Amino acid sequence: MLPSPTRVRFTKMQGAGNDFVVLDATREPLALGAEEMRRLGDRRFGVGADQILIVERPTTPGMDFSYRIFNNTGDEVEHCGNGARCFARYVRDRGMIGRDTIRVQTVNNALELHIQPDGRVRVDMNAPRFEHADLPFDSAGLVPTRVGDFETWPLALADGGSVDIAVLSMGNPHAVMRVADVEHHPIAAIGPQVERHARFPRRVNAGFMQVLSRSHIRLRVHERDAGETLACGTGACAAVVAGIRLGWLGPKVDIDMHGGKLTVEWAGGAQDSVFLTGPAATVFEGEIEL
Ligand SMILES: N[C@@H](CCC[C@H](N)C(=O)O)C(=O)O
Repeated sequence: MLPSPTRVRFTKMQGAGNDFVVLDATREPLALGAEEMRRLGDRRFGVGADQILIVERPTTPGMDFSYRIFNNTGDEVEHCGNGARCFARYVRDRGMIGRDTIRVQTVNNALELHIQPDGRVRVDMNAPRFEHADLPFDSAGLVPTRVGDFETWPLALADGGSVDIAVLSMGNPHAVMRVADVEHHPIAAIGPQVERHARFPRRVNAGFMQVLSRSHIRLRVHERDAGETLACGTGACAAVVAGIRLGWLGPKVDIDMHGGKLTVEWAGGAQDSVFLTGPAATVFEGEIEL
């Protein structure tokens, strides 16, 4: 006998065009495998999303919820800034919590999210991490260039080219590059080479930033697994943190991405949290047989 298909209720959401399938596992557990995640994320055979978010009951005291994040390949990941904002709107708009400030645990973080009167969500993304082991990034034998109070690393690419990257973790790994004109930069060619570079054994999200002023950048991100997305929240945080440490940016920066605008604030200390503010909205709801 064939196993009976699983029917799953879902909500499709987006934050600055980075899109998500959100599933509620607070009432009963959801045991979905990687194949089912891929199906949900598939834009032709499923719902279509960059990431799948599963909302669960918390397991840590003081937390309101727990949530897990999967790329549309089915791989579980550590952090998702746009997803965190959608998560906040999801639980608040459904009356799953009666407050505008929400605490949620992820696989390696505890986040505080605040729904503002204008509907946007401000997320305390925690402090960035700079230890190469946190990404991980293997810099053995590379000679860094000191810029500001940070450094960039020369990364030789498979196609014979090379890029200068700043590396940091926002809970998930990021490599950030400064480019002169982000619209015309060959991101489809360079992004995958950086993502899959042997020096990043768990791969990396590759951000391409054009600095317009000390408080304004344009950013495109080739995300690990998902490819280039319309916006990446952790990528926006990583670009601003790198830009501040490299001396190019001030403490509050507006970020233009293809799917919308985000704002990132960071006071610059090693223990200081990064704050991400931006939109989050429901697109539609439905049920799918997996
Ligand atoms: N879109 C996200 C990041 C999702 C995870 C990323 N692709 C990874 O693999 O680390 C965001 O808004 O931060």
